[in-house]
Amino acid sequence: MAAPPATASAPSWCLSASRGLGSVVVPAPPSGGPRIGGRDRFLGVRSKAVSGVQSGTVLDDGVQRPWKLSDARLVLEDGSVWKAKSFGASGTQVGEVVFNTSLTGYQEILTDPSYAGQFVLMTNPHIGNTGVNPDDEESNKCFLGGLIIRNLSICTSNWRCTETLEEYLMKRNIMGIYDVDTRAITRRLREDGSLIGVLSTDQSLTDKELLEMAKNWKIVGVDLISGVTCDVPYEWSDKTDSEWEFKKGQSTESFHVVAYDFGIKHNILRRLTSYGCKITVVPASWPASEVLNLKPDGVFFSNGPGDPAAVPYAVKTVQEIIGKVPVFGICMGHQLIGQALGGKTFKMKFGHHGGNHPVCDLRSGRVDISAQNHNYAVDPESLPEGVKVTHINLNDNSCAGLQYPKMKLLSLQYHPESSPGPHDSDLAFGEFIELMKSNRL
Ligand SMILES: NC(=O)CC[C@H](N)C(=O)O
Repeated sequence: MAAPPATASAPSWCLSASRGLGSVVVPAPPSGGPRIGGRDRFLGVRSKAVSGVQSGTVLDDGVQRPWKLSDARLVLEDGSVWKAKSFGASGTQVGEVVFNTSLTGYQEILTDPSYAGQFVLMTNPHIGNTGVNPDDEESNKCFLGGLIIRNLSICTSNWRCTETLEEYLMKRNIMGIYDVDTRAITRRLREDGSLIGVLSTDQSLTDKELLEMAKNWKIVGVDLISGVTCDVPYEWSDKTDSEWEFKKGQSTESFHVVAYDFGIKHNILRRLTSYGCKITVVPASWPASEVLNLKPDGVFFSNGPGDPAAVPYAVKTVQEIIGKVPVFGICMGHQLIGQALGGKTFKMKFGHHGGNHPVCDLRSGRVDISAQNHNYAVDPESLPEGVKVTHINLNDNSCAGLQYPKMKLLSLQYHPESSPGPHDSDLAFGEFIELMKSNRL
């Protein structure tokens, strides 16, 4: 990552001026459902800020309005219809709506493959103000279904910014909606549990048709890992850039780790490398026997999207590996380890998504603020004797980490690599290193 230029070249200030408010004829907005979000006094401010850049909306009656009218709908499976404005791609897309409480880090969230099949609703109302840049990608693609936000920033101001959020989503064919009451939707998800929704800019589809699509779509029991994993093995050797490194001291020993890619984030690979690992990343279906033939110091099971009970092949792989070499699992990796040990996973009411989840390490009493993103959890009651619950999420006491010394195994339900999120839990990578070290003795 480059340092900020000494003479600040003009930041990409107001790059987003041309976003989606162009001179298109907008069909009459659909009727029905809660009328949420279209607070024109805010739009007035927006149109003022971009005045002179675009010519506004020409209505059928010939009246020019320099702001955009509702042109998108979010229809939830509970029958509620939310009018919104579109940015990014247009079309119709089905997904599970989850809310994320991170204040920012939207680019890392957009490129976290664990969000495949989901719409991410950001509870922070102001999104897009830092644009996007080439360094903050957590994978090579956006796998999520779409982005739901309250306000799309009218300006983009950051020295690293190369593109606006809207341009970025447009290029990646990802739908976004704004000017929707994200608080009301979040409360609904918290009260009634996670919901399937349909995002659409297609005015020819009725609310009823969209509702049918939402009701007929399933995410539980679906293997989403196979759609996000890499095709062939590859080596990874990039550390966290020295400018951003917060762990002091060089690792003196080197460890060969094979990392299963169930939807791995780049920052996991960077953190492991910073701790002295050389990594071979393998696809989700890579045979355990071939991994063990490489005689790695340790095996890592990554995060990944969807239902951990829908990927028995991955559970079998984990079963064939645990007990033979030290292992570490994160999120989906943790859930697969739980199942491989004979435990059960279950779907939570609305899951944990955000960079502000307190977890307690029950071994030390230490509390970390962690980055989390999961809808499923391991039922600790279902685990065999000897498996220790090391961490709990302090919001609901759910299982957030496991240890099984007999099998040299560690796992966390959350994301110690954060990105985005606080660095409190980075020490977990050090614990994996110690586990591999002790296995060498
Ligand atoms: N981040 C992840 O690995 C997500 C795990 C799993 N897909 C869940 O939603 O629980």
